[in-house]
Amino acid sequence: MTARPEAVKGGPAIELRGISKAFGPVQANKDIDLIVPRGTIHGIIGENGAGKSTLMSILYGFYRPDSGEILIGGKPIAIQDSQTAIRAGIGMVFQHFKLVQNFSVLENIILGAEDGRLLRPSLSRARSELKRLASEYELQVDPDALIEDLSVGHQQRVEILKALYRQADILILDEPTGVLTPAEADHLFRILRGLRDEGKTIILITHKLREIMEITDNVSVMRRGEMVASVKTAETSPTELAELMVGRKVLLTVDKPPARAGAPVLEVRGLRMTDTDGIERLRGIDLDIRAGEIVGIAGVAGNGQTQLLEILGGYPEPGAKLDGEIRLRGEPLPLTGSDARARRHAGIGHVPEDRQVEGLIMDFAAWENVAFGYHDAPEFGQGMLMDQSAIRADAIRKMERFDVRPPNPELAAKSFSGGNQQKIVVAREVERNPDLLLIGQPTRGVDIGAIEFIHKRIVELRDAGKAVLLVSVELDEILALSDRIAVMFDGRIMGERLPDEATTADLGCLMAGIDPATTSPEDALPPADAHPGSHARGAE
Ligand SMILES: Nc1ncnc2c1ncn2[C@@H]1O[C@H](COP(=O)(O)OP(=O)(O)OP(=O)(O)O)[C@@H](O)[C@H]1O
Repeated sequence: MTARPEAVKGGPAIELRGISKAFGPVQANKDIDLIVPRGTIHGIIGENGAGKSTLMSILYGFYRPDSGEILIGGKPIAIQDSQTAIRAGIGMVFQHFKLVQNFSVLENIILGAEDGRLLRPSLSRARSELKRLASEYELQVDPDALIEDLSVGHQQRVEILKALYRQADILILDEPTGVLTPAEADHLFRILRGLRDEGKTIILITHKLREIMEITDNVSVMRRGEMVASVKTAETSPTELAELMVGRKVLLTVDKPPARAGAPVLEVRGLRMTDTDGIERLRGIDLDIRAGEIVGIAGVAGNGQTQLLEILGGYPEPGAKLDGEIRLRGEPLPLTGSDARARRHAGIGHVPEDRQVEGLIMDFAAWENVAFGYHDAPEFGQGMLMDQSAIRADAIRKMERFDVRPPNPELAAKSFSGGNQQKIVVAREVERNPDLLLIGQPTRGVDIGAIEFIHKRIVELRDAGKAVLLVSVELDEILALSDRIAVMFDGRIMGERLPDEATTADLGCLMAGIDPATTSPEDALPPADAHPGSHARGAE
């Protein structure tokens, strides 16, 4: 049953009628109806694999629906490809940006815009148009900067500018805040509100119910390929939305007993790292993690957390200069060279921050990815005697436990939705009960039901006496899970706090490189337009 929201402002900008789409046996979208009134922000939520990205990809011309009809501004339209969608005034900002890394901002903006709407513009006209848009929408970015030199937040600005340059009236954003700092997310929301107020229509896919409640006018809920409800945001609540999505009650907080920390599992002393560009990414890290505790590293992305996780996981950037000491259960670990496999066998599990680059081999089957790095574990036999069916059975069990959907171990990793890919990596590392779990952005792109499960498993590991190092840009996640919080800024640990005594403001200051303990209250307050992201050393 689909309740349709009344138009909050104006008639429908988008109307989808009976859209269906299958990928082989998987029915990704089933008979979907959706109305998005003009001049509104419309949230789309649903569990991983519910069909949100597929539906938006149909609207943007990436996929053709098997059946159904699309109306834009009340007129039926056959969206054959993205060029048709762009001509119909639709812009899309993907989770993984579609920018050419070694091109400038300006080149990226005009790339592909030379169709009928905007005849090949002169570079100087394009430059002044870009300047106008950037200042009108508070999306300042250097037109001559190369994309590869921009932080993730600024790359996203370029994507939005690109859509505006192409005169988009409808903007679709797929999990736009997953890679942003809290300040960048606030800025983005200000921009989106501004766009809405001037009559543009925005569709926002997100797993964060806080964002839905804060910024949307209406919200539609998808479950297992179907549209199960569309409601006005003001008339619903996070609890109701969570239930609609998952079909059961979901715990929105983490329930955990006090930690009983034991002997140190990981000891890091004076760890320094200089990358191949000569930039010092880690400037002397001292850190202990004991058995039975979760230490959370808070910080704006790009302040050394990635390098710390990579070094501890055994694959530092090739050619980087390392110095310092790392001990696992009192034994020194070699600093140089890549020995990720040896570390896994020594009891270090590692969920890297970027699942697509470091966590998975996208063309390999799910079961191979679940075994990845552990296929030579003693229980699976050795060499010619390697027991493939045991590896497969083990993978299937882990996929079932983490509710990976669809539960088909033969599918390539790339065929799973983003959140399900993440579940595959987390299942692989957590289910081996490592003595030390290194876990980066564990719930990025993951739905609330799966977040609840992943958080529970992390706490169970801790309660079984394991040590956990959690890196997350989500302060809520750090506060909910950590027994101790260390804040990283510019390659250093700025300070440590216990979660009970930490306030968001206090942590925010440390994340911006200000220590409230040594700064007077006025000095400690970041200026109103402070942008912790600007301290970050770029996209990682
Ligand atoms: N190109 C593809 N080939 C095969 N199956 C696909 C493909 N794209 C999506 N699917 C399947 O379609 C279903 C819906 O996926 P979709 O990416 O739309 O979900 P989603 O709601 O966006 O999930 P998430 O929140 O995890 O991003 C999933 O079961 C997915 O495995």
